[in-house]
Amino acid sequence: SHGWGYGANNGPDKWCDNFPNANGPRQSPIDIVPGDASFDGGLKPLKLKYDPSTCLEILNNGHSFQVTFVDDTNSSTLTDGPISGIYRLKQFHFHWGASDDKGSEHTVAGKKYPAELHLVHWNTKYPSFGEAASQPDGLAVVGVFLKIGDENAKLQKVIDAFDSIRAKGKQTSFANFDPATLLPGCLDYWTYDGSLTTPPLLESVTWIVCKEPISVSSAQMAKFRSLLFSADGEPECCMVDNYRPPQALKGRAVRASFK
Ligand SMILES: CN[C@@H]1CN(c2cccc(OC)c2)S(=O)(=O)c2sc(S(N)(=O)=O)cc21
Ligand SMILES: [Zn+2]
Repeated sequence: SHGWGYGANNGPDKWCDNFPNANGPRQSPIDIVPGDASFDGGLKPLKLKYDPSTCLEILNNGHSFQVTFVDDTNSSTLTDGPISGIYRLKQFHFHWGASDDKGSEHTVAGKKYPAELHLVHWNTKYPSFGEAASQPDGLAVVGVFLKIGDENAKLQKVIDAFDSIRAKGKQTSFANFDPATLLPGCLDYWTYDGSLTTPPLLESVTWIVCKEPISVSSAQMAKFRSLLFSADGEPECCMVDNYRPPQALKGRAVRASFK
């Protein structure tokens, strides 16, 4: 089937054929220009409370790999920051490149990072994730850049599961992982109104992009690139360059939580 992907025939430039949101007024990602962001003293510090026992499984969905969480209680939540109310953690996943010079979705004054982590949360004022995903204030995604440096021991726990989820559709149990261990020390952030960066490109995301990156070694990035877009029995296609390029700002304001 000719599902969406990141190839020449089904990639970001073709998504508008089946997903009209692609040309909408609040699409993500964007290029963040620090000089154009306005400091907002009213923005609160991010409050992330994660319970490792809500960690459920890790799976290859054919677009990325994601670690999913039990989200039937307020055990793992995002509050404060630019949002109001309580948002529950649903999953985290990454986007990365075929080489260390690209891979992030958001860019900073044109700078691409080798990868970007997304922690996806949904607004509990709605009855479910699916309901929330179709509302303008339904989702909040925390983005964290990865930069090449020392090996990241916390990330290694996730990488060690890759052999079990190499192909599309593979999943395995993944317990007691604390996603807070993947956050940078400083939680200064930029925030703007945006969308899912993958189809269905729903314009329901409050984006919260951390200024400080976390480290990943080049060897660890190579392990990301050993995952496959393809399922067992299909010609092997390495999972790389699973990022959407920056989209037009269309007059949106980007606010900074820091001076
Ligand atoms: C494949 N898309 C990911 C999985 N999801 C998904 C799957 C099905 C339907 C749907 O919308 C109703 C969303 S998701 O909402 O968890 C997200 S968030 C997100 S990102 N890069 O913007 O942070 C990518 C995906
Ligand atoms: Zn993402």
